[in-house]
Order: sequence, then structure tokens, then C-alpha cells
Amino acid sequence: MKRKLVLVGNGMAGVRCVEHILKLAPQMFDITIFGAEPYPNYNRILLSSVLAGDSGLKDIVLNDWDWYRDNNITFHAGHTVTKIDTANQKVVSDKGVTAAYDELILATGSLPFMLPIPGADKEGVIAFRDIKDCETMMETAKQYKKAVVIGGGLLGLEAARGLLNLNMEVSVVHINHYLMERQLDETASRMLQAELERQGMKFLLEKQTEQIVGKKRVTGVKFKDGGFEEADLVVMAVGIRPNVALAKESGIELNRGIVVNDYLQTSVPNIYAVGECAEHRGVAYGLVAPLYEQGDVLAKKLCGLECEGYRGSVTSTKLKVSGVDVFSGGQYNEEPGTRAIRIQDEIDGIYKKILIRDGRVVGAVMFGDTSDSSRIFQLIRTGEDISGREKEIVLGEDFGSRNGNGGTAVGAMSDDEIVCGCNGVTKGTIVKAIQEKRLTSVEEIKACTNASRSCGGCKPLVAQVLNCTLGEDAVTAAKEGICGCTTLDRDEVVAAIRSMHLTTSKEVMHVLEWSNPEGCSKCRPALNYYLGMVWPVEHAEERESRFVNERNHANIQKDGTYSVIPRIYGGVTSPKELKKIAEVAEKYDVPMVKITGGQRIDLLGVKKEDLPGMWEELDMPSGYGYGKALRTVKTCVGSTFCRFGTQDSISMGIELERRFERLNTPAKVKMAVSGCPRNCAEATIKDFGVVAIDGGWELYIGGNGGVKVRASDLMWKVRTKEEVLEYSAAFLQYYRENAKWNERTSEWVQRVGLDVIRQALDTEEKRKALVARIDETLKLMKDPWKEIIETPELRAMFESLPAKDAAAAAE
Ligand SMILES: Cc1cc2nc3c(=O)[nH]c(=O)nc-3n(C[C@H](O)[C@H](O)[C@H](O)COP(=O)(O)OP(=O)(O)OC[C@H]3O[C@@H](n4cnc5c(N)ncnc54)[C@H](O)[C@@H]3O)c2cc1C
Ligand SMILES: NC(=O)c1ccc[n+]([C@@H]2O[C@H](COP(=O)([O-])OP(=O)(O)OC[C@H]3O[C@@H](n4cnc5c(N)ncnc54)[C@H](O)[C@@H]3O)[C@@H](O)[C@H]2O)c1
Ligand code: SF4
Ligand code: FES
Repeated sequence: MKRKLVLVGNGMAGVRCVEHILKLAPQMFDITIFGAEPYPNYNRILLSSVLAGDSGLKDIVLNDWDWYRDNNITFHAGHTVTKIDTANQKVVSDKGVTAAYDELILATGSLPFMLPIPGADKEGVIAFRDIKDCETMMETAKQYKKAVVIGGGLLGLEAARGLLNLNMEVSVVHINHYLMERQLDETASRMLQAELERQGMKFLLEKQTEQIVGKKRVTGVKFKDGGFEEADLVVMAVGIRPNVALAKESGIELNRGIVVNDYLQTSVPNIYAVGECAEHRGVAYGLVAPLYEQGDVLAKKLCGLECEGYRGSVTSTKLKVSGVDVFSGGQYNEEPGTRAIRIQDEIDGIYKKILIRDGRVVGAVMFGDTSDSSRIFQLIRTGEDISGREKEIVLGEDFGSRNGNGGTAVGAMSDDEIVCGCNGVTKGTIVKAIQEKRLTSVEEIKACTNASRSCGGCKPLVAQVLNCTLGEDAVTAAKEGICGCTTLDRDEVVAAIRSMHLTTSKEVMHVLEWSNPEGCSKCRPALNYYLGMVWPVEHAEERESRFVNERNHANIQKDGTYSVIPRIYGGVTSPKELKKIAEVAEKYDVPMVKITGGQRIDLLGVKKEDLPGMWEELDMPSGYGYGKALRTVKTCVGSTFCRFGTQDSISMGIELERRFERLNTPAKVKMAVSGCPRNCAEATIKDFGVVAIDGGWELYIGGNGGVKVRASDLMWKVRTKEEVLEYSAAFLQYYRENAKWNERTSEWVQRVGLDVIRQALDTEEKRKALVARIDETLKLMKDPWKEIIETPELRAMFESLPAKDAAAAAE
């Protein structure tokens, strides 16, 4: 029988430990994970990049929902464990779920410290710790102007940079007389401050916040010295505290954190702690590198493997603010007994200080150029005795040459030098992986070794190791595979599916030698699409490969409920239909009914178990508001009622929508038809737009009204309705056959060029062939709601299961 392993805390440290256990002994445990946040495991570090606009929330998921399912992990998302029954070895969540354990890992992380001052509970006063905080900041920036960040440490400065990117005015309030005093000396800190001021940040140093003022919402902060700063948003970033509430309740020994020994054991048998909540030899860490080291030790211990035990870590940090290179490792201020080697270049704004004690490097601070940081940090970590050779070794022959784009620098690195600090990956490990597994991209190296999987700061260095190992040409020539499981790109995979007549994802992965035989969340949905596109008849839809919204045929909302959007062709409805929708909304107590931007009616806040019943009573087709498919065809009133209208845009829109509804496409497709060039239906920001002109129609492609707004390109002018239908079908099929999965038409047309598309549709023969192929697909499409209502097994999946996909919105 498998042993029961329970993890409390679905964060970076705990899940990394589970990943390691799955590698060492995949069959040893039945694993259950409780996570208070309603998301799959995500990269907290990259919240700074999300805020700064460099990544989206979707990009920071480390292990998606499928990972839990694929590894048979029972995952209770949105469940906070409130009690550990240590006598009976059970845990209980706030939602009443109980899980028995043989081994229990606590990885509850930290809580941001909120200054206990009057007004700290006002609206607009937040921390910066999780997705919710990040979303609040992004939302606030849309409405308000002025932010105050309290705390000039790593987190405060990264938050401030993000808020600047969101066009807010930002003042950083710091208690000390210089910034980042826990990582930098005063010289480096002053240089940093000058650079950040240049970027637009304002600093209020040596300020102690006394009160947050405002009525319901914050309007400003008051300082002890009588000063005042206006604020619409206050972000507190004044440090963190290990989250020990659960351990405390359960009688586990605590100090600042949960006290653990070198094998991460707490004072209670079979209970372990890793991550920021744990205190080892008096230290509770707040950076991932030591937490991952702890996780690796604990994984070995739980799998019964020999290991040395965790001895503590020397840490280093880099600030993740673009345009600023700052490194701090080990000791950063002089003390009696230390000697320093300092380099200061006021012309290029570079400062480096290396501290030495008894012939050993004990710390370093660098500003402006951190290219040598991994070598110096290696000296700090190993404590190598360099007595008598200090300058030679610290400055090194190659010291200068390591700056900038260092092919030479990487060449000079020894194999045991760490390239990725977060994950402790050495140059030697990366080189070996490149050579043995024939890796040709940074993404593949990440998938294989974990290098660059956390803060991402080492990506340029990893790329240099790759260049240096393979030669630049080989790397430039190397293409990115569709995901980390293969080096084959989209065109090669599709060509193989065609030529080798592959009809299932399993076959593709096996025949094309996927490195991960199960695939990953990136390739599985892509393969499902390509297979369906190439073999519409033979390929059986692989429902499990689809994202949760498409599996459930409804859009999951942030509170775990769903939205129901029935198809309303061309946006034209009737009193009878409206009455029916209203009755269903009332019967199921739908909290919100909303008209969408695409002229449809959205019933929001629906429980998963109510979906089939509502679909049945609506008796309308799915509006596909969730899928990679035709969403809506928006229409203006056109010549039917509008005095400017030259053509019947409504009938045209309805006809297009009826023709292409349910069509699977690489990414969502939106259409619109306007009855004259005034373009009230906004047809020129749609994937396919139709605008009536005198005696005909203009056809536009590749528009997008989303994050990256793009006006569409005018491609064809046609005379008749039949031609509009022919061109639209041929265009959609050509897009289906040639775009990458998840590539919107706006990206695709720019990648392949308009001429290529024009040529592909330039004869009637070519268009007819494409139309014949789209018809073959369209005739197989069934309405998914109807299918679920009529298939008892499918229906049961909705009605008998609790809606446990809570807030899978992060997918
Ligand atoms: C914006 C930001 C940027 C950062 N940048 C860096 C960086 O560049 N480099 C670096 O090394 N570190 C960085 N860090 C720190 C790093 O993210 C943390 O050290 C790391 O996430 C800690 O991992 P953990 O698993 O211990 O805790 P967490 O990631 O906080 O995970 C703990 C999880 O446990 C859950 N939980 C708590 N109690 C319970 C309970 N009773 N039941 C169920 N679930 C519970 C919490 O909700 C949380 O999801 C950054 C942190 C932030 C906020
Ligand atoms: N790049 C990175 O490595 C990175 C980025 C973000 C966060 N983190 C980690 O996240 C955790 C939290 O970061 P943090 O910056 O909040 O913690 P921190 O403890 O490093 O810094 C907090 C800062 O707030 C200041 N402060 C304390 N009280 C104050 C007050 N009343 N008014 C104004 N300033 C005050 C302190 O002087 C200190 O410099 C840390 O563990 C940090 O290492 C790391
Ligand atoms: S696009 Fe022209 S026809 Fe359509 S509503 Fe506007 S003005 Fe009238
Ligand atoms: S150094 Fe952070 S991911 Fe490599």
C-alpha cells in the first residue's frame, strides 16, 4: 500500500519538494495537497514581472491543473488547513475536507508584515504577496494616480517599478537613511537611488509612517515628523513573517518560524516543514534558493535515500528592475577583520566591493555590472582559501573581459560555478544536459535542469552557456520546438501527422520521440487541435487535453462559478427568446445578467452543477464564449433600419455565424459586419471583418481589439453575398491549416505576410478546395451543450461532482 503524503501549502517550496519526490519515487506516495490560494502552483517571484507588464498571469503558472491530475495528486485548491490532529494523523480544511497522513509537510510560507498603525485597514492599503495583490494594483492603476510604497527593500522597489510602468506616480517611503540596507552598503545604495530617481521614482527616506488617513479609502500617509504624502494606494513592503498559525495550534515547537532539524523534521513525529515557514539553525529564509535546497533534502529523506542533511545556505540577491544591475551576496558591510577590494567607475556607473576575511571571500556588493557575480558567489559559497592570491583571484585575468556579452566569460567559468542561483544549477550540469540530451534552446534547458525556471535572471547566462557549448551558429539555426517535450516545430509536427498518418496524441508523442511521453500542458491541447484539423473524421476529440473552460463548455470565473452565453445569431433576438432567458436566469438565481461586447447575453455566476439544467431549459446552442472557435459575429443594423446602410449587414452576419458556428480554430475568432463604411460594428478590429460599400463588400483580416490592438488589413473587395461566404470560408480554413495553435489571426498575418495569404486564395480553384475542406469539418460539428445534456455520463460529470475546479481561471 502506498504511504499517504499530505502537503499543506501549494507554494514554491512545498511543490518543488513534491516534484522531487515524484522523480525519486513516483509510486511511493498517495499525495494530497491543500492550497489556500485558489490557483495551481505559480511562480510568486514573477509577480514583479507581471506587475511590470513583462509577463501575464497565465505565464507564471509552474504546474498547471493537468500536472496534479497527471500525477494522481488530490488537490484541494482554495482550502486552508485549519487543524492538525497529530494524535490521529489527520488534517482538516476550513471547508471541512479531512485527509489522513503518514507524512505531513508544512510549507505555509510567510505573511507580509502589515504595520500596526491607525488606518492600515482602509481600502486601498495592501501588501504585495500574491496574485490578488497584483490584480488589485493593476486595477487600481486604471482609476487612480498616486501610489505610496512603504519599504525600500527588494519587494518595495520591485512594486514601485511595476506601479511606475502602470503609469502611477510613485513615492517610496523608507525608514532607513538609505535603500536596501539589508542587502547593500551605502555607496551602492546611493547609486541605485540615483538610477531609480532617473526612472521616475520619488524617495522619502528616514520616514516613519504614523497613520494612514482617509475616510473609507486611503487618501494619504502621515509621518512621525509631521510630514504628509498623498496616496490613492498604499503598498506595504516592510518585510515578512513566517506563517506559523497552523503549527502553533498544533503544538509544534516554534521560534520565529517552525523549528526544524537538518532533515526538516519538526518537534512532532512525521511532520516536516520546508520553505519560508521553517526556521533552521535560527534562520528563516526569504529567497527560493535555500528553500529549494531544503525541499531536495526533505524529498530524499521521505523517499528513504541517504543524504547529508541540510546545513544552511549562504544567500545572494539581485534586484529585478529593468535597467538596474544590482547584486548582493553574503556579507555586505565591513566589520572588524574584513578587508575590501573596491572598484568604482564613476564614468560607467559601476561599483564593486568584495569583502575578504582570513583569506576567504565572505561577501560582495555590485552595482552597474553584475556579470562576475556567479564566480564571486562561488568563492563565497565554497569558502576557498585564496590567501596571498586575493587580488589575482578576485580580480582575475578575465575580470574585465567578463563584462558585457561574455562568450569569453562563460568559457572561463569552471564547471562547478553556479549559473542559476535560484535553482542551484551549475555550468557543468547545463553543459552535460546540452550534450547528452542534444538540447538546442533555453526552454529545453529549463525543462531538463530547472535552470532559469524561477526569477529568470540567469536566462542570458544560460543562453551564453548554450552558445559556448554548441557554437553560435548551431543555436541560431536551432528552432524552438512546440514545447519543451520536443525539438520539432509546428510545421514539422503537422507534416509528420499528415505523412505518417498519426491520429492520436499518444501516437504523435511516441513516434516523434517526445522527451516527456505524457506531453505537457502546452503540447497536449496543441496536438489535439492539429490532429482534429488534419484528420477531422478519424481523430477522436481528446477532451482531457483541453483547458478547463473548453472541457466544461463554460467560462470559469474568478470565484469558481461559470458563465453561460447562449448563441444569439448576429446579436438579433426576440421578446420570446428574451423572456426565456430571463426566466432561466430567475429560476437559477443568476447573480448577474450582462450584455457582452460582442452583443450577446452573459449569465454570470452559475454553479457548475446548474450548467446542464440551464442549457436544457434555454434550449439554445452554445455561444462558445469560452473556446478557441468562432465567438460572435457582431452586426450593425445596416440597410434594414439605418438610413446610411448600403447593404443588409444583419442577414449577412447571421448567415456567417450560422455557417461557422462550432468551428475549431487555432485561437478564438471574432467577426463583424457593418452596413456602410461608418463601421458601427467595428469590423476593422476583428479577425474577419466585412464592411458594406456601394455595390459590394470589403473584406478585412487580422484585426484585434484586445491587449495588442491591431487594425485589420483590407484584403479583398467582392460584389456578392456568395463571394463573401466563399472568401470567409477559404480564409478561415487557410488560417486553420497554417497558424500555430493559440496564434490569433493578428499575430499570424504578421508572421506569414499578407501576400502569402492573398496568393493562397487568388484563384477560384484554390478557394473551392479550401471551402471543401472546411465543409468536411463543419458537417461533423455538434452542439456541445446538447451533447452533454443528452449523454448521461457527461451530464453526471457536472451534476454529481462538487465544483472543485475553483478558480481555475489561472489556466
Ligand atoms: C513579488 C515577489 C517577488 C519575489 N522575488 C524573488 C526573487 O527574485 N528571488 C527569490 O529568491 N525570491 C523572491 N521572492 C520570494 C519567494 O517568492 C518566496 O521565498 C517563495 O515563494 C517562498 O515559498 P514558500 O513555498 O515557502 O511560500 P509561498 O510561496 O508563500 O507558499 C505558501 C503557500 O501556502 C499557502 N498556505 C498558507 N497556510 C496554509 C494553510 N493553512 N492551508 C493551505 N495553504 C496554506 C499560502 O496561501 C501559499 O500559497 C519574491 C516574493 C514576492 C512576493
Ligand atoms: N529580487 C528578489 O530577490 C526579491 C524581490 C522581492 C521580494 N523578495 C523577498 O521577499 C521578502 C519580502 O521583501 P521585503 O522587501 O518586504 O523585505 P525586506 O525585509 O528585505 O525589506 C523590508 C524593508 O522595509 C524597510 N522597513 C521596515 N519597516 C519600515 C517602515 N515602517 N517604513 C518604511 N520602511 C520600513 C526595512 O528597512 C527594509 O529595508 C524578502 O524575503 C525578500 O528577500 C526578494
Ligand atoms: S455602419 Fe453604417 S449602416 Fe451600419 S449602423 Fe452604422 S451608419 Fe448605419
Ligand atoms: S537565477 Fe533565478 S532562475 Fe536562475
